[in-house]
Amino acid sequence: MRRDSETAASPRPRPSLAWDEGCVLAVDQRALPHDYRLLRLETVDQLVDTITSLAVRGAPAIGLAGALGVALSAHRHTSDGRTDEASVKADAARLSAARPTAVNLAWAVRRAVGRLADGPQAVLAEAMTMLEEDAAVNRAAVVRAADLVQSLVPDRPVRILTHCNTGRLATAAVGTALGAIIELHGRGRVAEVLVDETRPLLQGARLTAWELGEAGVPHRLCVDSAAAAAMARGMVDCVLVGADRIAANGDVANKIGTYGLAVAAARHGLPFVVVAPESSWDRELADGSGIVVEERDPGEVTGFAGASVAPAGAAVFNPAFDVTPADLVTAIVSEARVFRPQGSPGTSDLREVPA
Ligand SMILES: CSC[C@H]1O[C@H](OP(=O)(O)O)[C@H](O)[C@@H]1O
Repeated sequence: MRRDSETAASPRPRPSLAWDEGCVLAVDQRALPHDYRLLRLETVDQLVDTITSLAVRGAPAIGLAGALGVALSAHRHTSDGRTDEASVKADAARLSAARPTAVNLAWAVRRAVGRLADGPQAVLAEAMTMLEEDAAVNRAAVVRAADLVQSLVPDRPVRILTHCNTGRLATAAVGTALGAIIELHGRGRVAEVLVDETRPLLQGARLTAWELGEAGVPHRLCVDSAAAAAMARGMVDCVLVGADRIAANGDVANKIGTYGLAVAAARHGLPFVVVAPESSWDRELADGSGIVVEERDPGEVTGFAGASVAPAGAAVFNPAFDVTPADLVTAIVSEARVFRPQGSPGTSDLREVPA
């Protein structure tokens, strides 16, 4: 695995993932914001590690990485025009199992494997189609979400609170909730973004603050536990977040801490809006009780960047996600629609956004 470094001081907007001469190129999100580093991934093992270590992260991005991983495997297991499909399917199973919560990973891997019979080039073509679709779909969702937020706060620029990272790094190129924030900024409709640092891996502090700085969007970083106080002080007009998996009734799995934001938003009568493509819905799940929540390494909580912050051997509870019940969600916005769960807050005065 080769790393090509650039300084974060001269980052150039680039897709978070690409295929290059039989390898997968990926921005190493662990190195940001201080080092803009491209990983050149040559094996499925490297790709699995990249997903499990969150070098590549974000529900849509890990799905695309999984699909490119299947293409990598199909090329590696093809010789003299014959593909060892059993070996590719074994690799696909490892890619799918790399992280359990985001629906995108298993779905994208399945879709890439579906083209295996037509050979490695067809698998790669399917993965590249998914990359293009992701950009187009999220672009439409971002515009629809910006329209909705503007209809919720029609008279002035909006003060938004967001959690984790849902920008172009987390997708093929456009982002979801953060894409909508950048779209609103382009319309002159953002007063300020409060960015939750998002413990324990600090996707907000490291990635969202970096993306908003690149885009010139006014923002302030806050510790996760300051979010409810900011709402209580009247500093927030709307909460905007992404999703990893959405059950058929609108229950939303997202980064740990999202549920607390929804409770606080409901307490303060603030819109709580989720932005996610239709592919983030899991319609086979009636509600969120069936969503598998990834538990991660205790070391992520007991230390950071090599510095220990807890007593040796301290027991840890480290779920990577939580599930927000639909009745706390004002709206879920995709490329196709604005979904308003039954009984959710603020829906009575939620003006329908033109299709
Ligand atoms: C558009 S990214 C969606 C989602 O994925 C993130 O999780 P992670 O950083 O663990 O991959 C976070 O929950 C985002 O909201």
